[in-house]
Amino acid sequence: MAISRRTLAHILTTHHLQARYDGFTALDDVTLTVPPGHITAIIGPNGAGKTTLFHCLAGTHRPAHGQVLLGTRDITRLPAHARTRLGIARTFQQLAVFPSLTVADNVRVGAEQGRVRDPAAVERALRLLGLDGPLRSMPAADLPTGTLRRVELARALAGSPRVLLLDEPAAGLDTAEVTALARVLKALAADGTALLVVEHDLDLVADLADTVHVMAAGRIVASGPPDRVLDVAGSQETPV
Ligand SMILES: Nc1ncnc2c1ncn2[C@@H]1O[C@H](COP(=O)(O)OP(=O)(O)OP(=O)(O)O)[C@@H](O)[C@H]1O
Repeated sequence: MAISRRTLAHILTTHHLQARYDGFTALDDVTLTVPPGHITAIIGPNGAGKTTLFHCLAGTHRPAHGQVLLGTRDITRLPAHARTRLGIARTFQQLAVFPSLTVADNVRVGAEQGRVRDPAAVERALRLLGLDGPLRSMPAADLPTGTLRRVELARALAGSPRVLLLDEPAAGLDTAEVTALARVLKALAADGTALLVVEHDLDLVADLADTVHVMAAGRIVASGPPDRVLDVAGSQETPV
């Protein structure tokens, strides 16, 4: 398959990343590629370093060693807001919506912080996540978790990101919401977005991911397509 120059410019990679909290090494020698048009999943037990990896990719934790590249550009030392402008958007394990703002205003914040300021992107994101009806005018404070996860995702999408980092997007969702989420994420990948998903729901990972990386104690210990890697993870009884 020929890879276009545009595609190359949007590949997010890490090279030999190491991250520490005081003296403790939370990430060690993590090298990984997040290509456009693919869904890449990270699984692993609590404390494996998944969220720390996200922090290093999003610019909220500075690695002690190694590099983060977007295409050929070294973004290791760029702050989070500058990475957002380059098209790297994230959602959080702990929901981070503004409770007093309406759904639509939360999503508009994402458009203002994002790569391009496209007013149509707000409406597109609201529509894609099923938030364009009466929900759009409701304050976020009163909404259930499943709806708030959609608001967060819509807010990330409103900035037209090239790379989407999703930290446990299915946490707190019911079965129907997980099915709807999977459909949206596959559509985004089909449109060329690069997705990196940390997820504990292994059925969802098996359904979604093109590539799975298993982390343990700060390292990537297995990588490959889900049918191969999830079998290995299961046979080791990895508590994910
Ligand atoms: N701010 C911090 N200060 C000190 N240690 C931290 C800090 N954040 C994380 N750690 C430690 O770093 C290691 C990796 O944590 P991290 O949150 O990245 O793991 P995780 O795989 O995301 O876990 P979980 O699935 O529970 O979210 C853990 O041992 C954790 O205790």
